[in-house]
Amino acid sequence: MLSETTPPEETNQSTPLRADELVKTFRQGSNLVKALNGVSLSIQKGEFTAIMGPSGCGKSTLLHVMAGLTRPDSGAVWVEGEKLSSLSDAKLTDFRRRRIGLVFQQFNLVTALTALENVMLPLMAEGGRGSADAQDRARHLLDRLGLGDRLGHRPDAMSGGEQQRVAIARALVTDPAIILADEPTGSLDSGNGNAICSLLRELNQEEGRSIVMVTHEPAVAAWAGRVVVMKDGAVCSDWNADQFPDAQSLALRYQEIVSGQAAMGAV
Ligand SMILES: Nc1ncnc2c1ncn2[C@@H]1O[C@H](COP(=O)(O)OP(=O)(O)OP(=O)(O)O)[C@@H](O)[C@H]1O
Repeated sequence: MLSETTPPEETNQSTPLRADELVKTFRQGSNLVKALNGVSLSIQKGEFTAIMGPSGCGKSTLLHVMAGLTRPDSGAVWVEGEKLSSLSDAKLTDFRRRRIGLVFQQFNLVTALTALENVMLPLMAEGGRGSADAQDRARHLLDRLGLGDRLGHRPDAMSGGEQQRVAIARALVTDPAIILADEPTGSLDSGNGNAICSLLRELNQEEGRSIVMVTHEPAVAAWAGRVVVMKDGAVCSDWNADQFPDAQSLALRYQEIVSGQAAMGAV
């Protein structure tokens, strides 16, 4: 049993994220649905992790709890050694804005703002940074992600793939401890989806970004270095992606696990 105040031994500022024994139950009419049933997960610095599992297994709930968007019934999340449940709502919002980069399936850009303004947003809430500084940083990131010629475009004048790249730039602009992405390719065709996966892998391999990505597609998960499989609100497998020669073998193994044809936890 963990102490209320002391983080687990290996949870410190160099561990981007650690989740311990998360439980989350939702009420649906007269039924209680246990979306998370004791999930523990430790993300090391520079890891690109995919969380995979069938619809309703709790992937999004886990990502939202790890991001501090949803409070768990019990268990705890530490980001860089900071225990999210110890923070007030206001402090948690500020901490999330600075230290956690969020990417969503629907991009969640502000439609009235340009690409540049969307990326600058998280910095504008920060008293210490002048807007010229924020603009330089946002411009540099958009350039880096191949959108140097889209700075003044509003979201509705960009393709889905471009909008997701703007959302990734916005997630990176505060130089967060970790990027949490919920089905980042879910609204894209396969070409744009592959381009986003390739970009995430590049950010991981070239800049050492720590990334957790939820997906229900084995072909998307195969871009990550580590693949965690969930079933019925629990982690049932945790794989190093290198053990699979290709995405098809990963997909096959995944099907065996979720259809119950393999022993739980087996690799
Ligand atoms: N706000 C909510 N209120 C009630 N039930 C919820 C809520 N959010 C999630 N659930 C339930 O919790 C379970 C886990 O949902 P969750 O969205 O985390 O699964 P998922 O694996 O991300 O599914 P999908 O791949 O379909 O998005 C499901 O049974 C879902 O219906």
